[in-house]
Amino acid sequence: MARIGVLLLNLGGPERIQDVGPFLYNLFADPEIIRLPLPQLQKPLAWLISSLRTRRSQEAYRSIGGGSPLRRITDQQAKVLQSELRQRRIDATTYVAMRYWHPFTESAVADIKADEMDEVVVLPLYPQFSISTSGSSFRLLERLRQDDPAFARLPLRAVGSWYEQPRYLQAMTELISATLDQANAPDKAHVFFSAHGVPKSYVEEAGDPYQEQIERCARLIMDTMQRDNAYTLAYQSRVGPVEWLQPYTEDALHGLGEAGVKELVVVPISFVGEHIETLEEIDIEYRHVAAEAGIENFLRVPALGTHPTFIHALADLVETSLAEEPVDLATFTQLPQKTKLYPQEKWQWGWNNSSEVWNGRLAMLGFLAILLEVLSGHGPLHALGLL
Ligand SMILES: C=CC1=C(C)c2cc3[nH]c(cc4nc(cc5[nH]c(cc1n2)c(C)c5CCC(=O)O)C(CCC(=O)O)=C4C)c(C)c3C=C
Ligand SMILES: [Fe+2]
Ligand SMILES: [Fe+2]
Repeated sequence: MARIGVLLLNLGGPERIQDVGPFLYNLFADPEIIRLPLPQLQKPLAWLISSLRTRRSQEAYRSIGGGSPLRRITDQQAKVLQSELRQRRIDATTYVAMRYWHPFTESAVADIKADEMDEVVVLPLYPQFSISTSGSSFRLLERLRQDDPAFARLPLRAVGSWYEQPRYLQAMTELISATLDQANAPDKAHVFFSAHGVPKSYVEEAGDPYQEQIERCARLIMDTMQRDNAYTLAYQSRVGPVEWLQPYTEDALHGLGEAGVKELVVVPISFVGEHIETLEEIDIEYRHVAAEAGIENFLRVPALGTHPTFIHALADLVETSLAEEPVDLATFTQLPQKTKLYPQEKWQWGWNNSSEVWNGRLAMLGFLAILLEVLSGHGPLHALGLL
């Protein structure tokens, strides 16, 4: 019987307060998270943004006990999934591969090789595909296969997205229904899907299917649940000054408050485990916003964790994948034709993509020059007495 390594992809989270800075640096150094015109600027900018954000992020992690529970929860999911697969007579071993913190993807791949697995099934723990989540991990795996012939030789199967999987939808409806039943008026409570946001340009310029998948996912869950409650979908966790997918969660909460909604059942829809964005952002920040908006009862649906129906869904996904042919990871990471590539290859005269990119590059260089001058205390602006 073939020995199957099931590689579970997730984002990772800082386990201790002192991990927050290096974790944020790893995240912002990823070009799938911050898409820059000049790749050389990625690391300096990652350093700058992570340094500026660390204190604020640390406060948020302190408020949930000093670190992210994501590793512990993902390890539990891996363990329970492994025993479910073995009960189904599949000789599977599960491995956790985090993108920005321990256990890193590189070390999970090293373990798969050391354990002499015959085949690999890659299963992202994100139901919907985004270039910033599953896409980033697939790209990393693609690079690791390019650099390592032994890993490249292993037949590999991968699940791109699985938000339509019937048992996943069933698990979501079980949890939502149980929470709705705790409401004072279960038939009238408003179901509020809060999805993790991404910058709008990911969808409109880079062709990220994420928004479409999230919208379909929310609709499918409501259809599966067969209850008549009204629902809203909004996007949380915006970072930085650019426009992200709308409506923003805080605006939608205010809108519902104004419309007279009194009971809300909040559903985290992009995550399958509790983490900072459920425990801090939804449970603390958005609960407060909702109260200000006049919403009297704010109930939150727990993340799936090791819910048995959900673990069955994951096992079904592995089984279905094993029945298919091995894949080339590039199938998942190729971006559509309309993608604006960064950096643009060819210079064209006039006001066009190319000039936009060069304007961006020059602005970025100017910004870095000023930053260096502020930090060092020397430079042309000081000489002119302007700084
Ligand atoms: C700046 C851009 C970011 C994009 C784009 C983004 C997309 C995205 N993220 C998740 C899931 C998670 N994000 C987590 C942490 C996290 N994400 C960002 C930024 C972006 N995410 C930051 C700065 C952080 C750190 C926390 C903070 O400072 O706010 C995590 C880990 C949470 C934990 O418990 O540690 C997850 C999981 C999804 C699903 C997604 C796009 C679809
Ligand atoms: Fe995130
Ligand atoms: Fe966040």
